[in-house]
Amino acid sequence: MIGRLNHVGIAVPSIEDAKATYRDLYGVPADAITETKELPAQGVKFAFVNLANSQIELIEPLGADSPINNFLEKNPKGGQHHVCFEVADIYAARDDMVVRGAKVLNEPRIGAHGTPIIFVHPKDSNGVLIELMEMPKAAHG
Ligand SMILES: CC[C@@H](C(=O)O)C(=O)SCCNC(=O)CCNC(=O)[C@H](O)C(C)(C)COP(=O)(O)OP(=O)(O)OC[C@H]1O[C@@H](n2cnc3c(N)ncnc32)[C@H](O)[C@@H]1OP(=O)(O)O
Ligand SMILES: [Co+2]
Repeated sequence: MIGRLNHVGIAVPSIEDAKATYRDLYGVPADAITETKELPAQGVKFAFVNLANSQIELIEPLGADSPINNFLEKNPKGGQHHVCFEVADIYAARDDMVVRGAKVLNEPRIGAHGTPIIFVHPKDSNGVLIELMEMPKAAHG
């Protein structure tokens, strides 16, 4: 079973502009917004807006093969891109998804939190792209 909501991914044409929205429109303190980093293996730049109970993950394309290029072509001002749930074991979660007939889009690979992630196709989840993220073992006690 999936665990806690970890983050909501928002694809944007400019992370720096999106940071300003959360800071200036929604009053998020500047020190709750992380610096922007690049993750070439995932084809994105990212930054987090840290909230009391979760995170907003801002993602911007990095490179011509970015998996979010098509999404931004269809949604040029940006939009809600994915929802990420925590799991205890990414390989067990991947196998569960396959057994249950879902389309897993990638082999586990390291994501922005430094732990392995997979994505499940939106057609299997009511039109929502789902990210599953393994939590560090210590987080489970
Ligand atoms: C920061 C790193 C990391 C983390 O640690 O958190 C990340 O979050 S990285 C986030 C970006 N990475 C990914 O999204 C990887 C997985 N995604 C994919 O493999 C592809 O994006 C995709 C989901 C397979 C879509 O591929 P694409 O080439 O864009 O295909 P189409 O444009 O043809 O779309 C097919 C179909 O799916 C619908 N779609 C596409 N993206 C989404 C979405 N984000 N949410 C909901 N639906 C989506 C699209 O509209 C098409 O629908 P139909 O037209 O009805 O066929
Ligand atoms: Co994500």
